[in-house]
Amino acid sequence: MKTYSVDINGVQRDLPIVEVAPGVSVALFNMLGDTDVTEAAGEGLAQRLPAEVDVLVTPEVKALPLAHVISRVTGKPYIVIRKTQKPYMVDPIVREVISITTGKPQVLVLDGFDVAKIRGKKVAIVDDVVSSGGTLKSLTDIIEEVGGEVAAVVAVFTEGAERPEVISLGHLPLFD
Ligand SMILES: O=P(O)(O)OC[C@H]1O[C@H](OP(=O)(O)OP(=O)(O)O)[C@H](O)[C@@H]1O
Ligand SMILES: Nc1ncnc2[nH]cnc12
Repeated sequence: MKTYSVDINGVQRDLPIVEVAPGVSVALFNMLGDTDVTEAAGEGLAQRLPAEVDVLVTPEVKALPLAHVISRVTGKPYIVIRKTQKPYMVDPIVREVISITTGKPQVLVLDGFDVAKIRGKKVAIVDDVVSSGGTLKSLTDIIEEVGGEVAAVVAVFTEGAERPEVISLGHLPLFD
């Protein structure tokens, strides 16, 4: 399998290049279960997080351990936006999302219990990769709908298009 070499805040990995849609392949970055990469990425992004940020918001699932590390290092709380609506949620806010890796509609769900933790707050969106921007757009819509302000977007990698507004540790190309 072809791979693409990356350096994540001093940790090297060879990412497998996998096809996610006809004619579109990505260097797949999956931190789940990779403690060294998660710690290195979280430390690096925590150092770059603007001081004004009150709270972190992250989508499940691959970015979740990253948000945990940034929270531990900075002391700022984090909220997880789920991809399944659960019966135990109260007045959930639901938005459709399509990411490059999934290719079909999913949902992003904010539990109503967490609304008060975002309203009136300066929010940093935490993700592992920002690619098409679909996930970022839906997260931003939810945060703004409940009265939060997106003050920063942090991600380990941007992918495809340049995104100067995203605080990242690196950039991934897309592959034919
Ligand atoms: O900029 P975009 O094109 O929206 O892609 C970025 C999103 O895609 C991935 O999530 P994925 O859909 O693979 O979900 P998962 O983390 O639950 O596996 C990644 O974790 C980002 O959240
Ligand atoms: N290269 C990538 N690896 C993992 N998740 C992604 N989401 C979008 N691009 C991705």
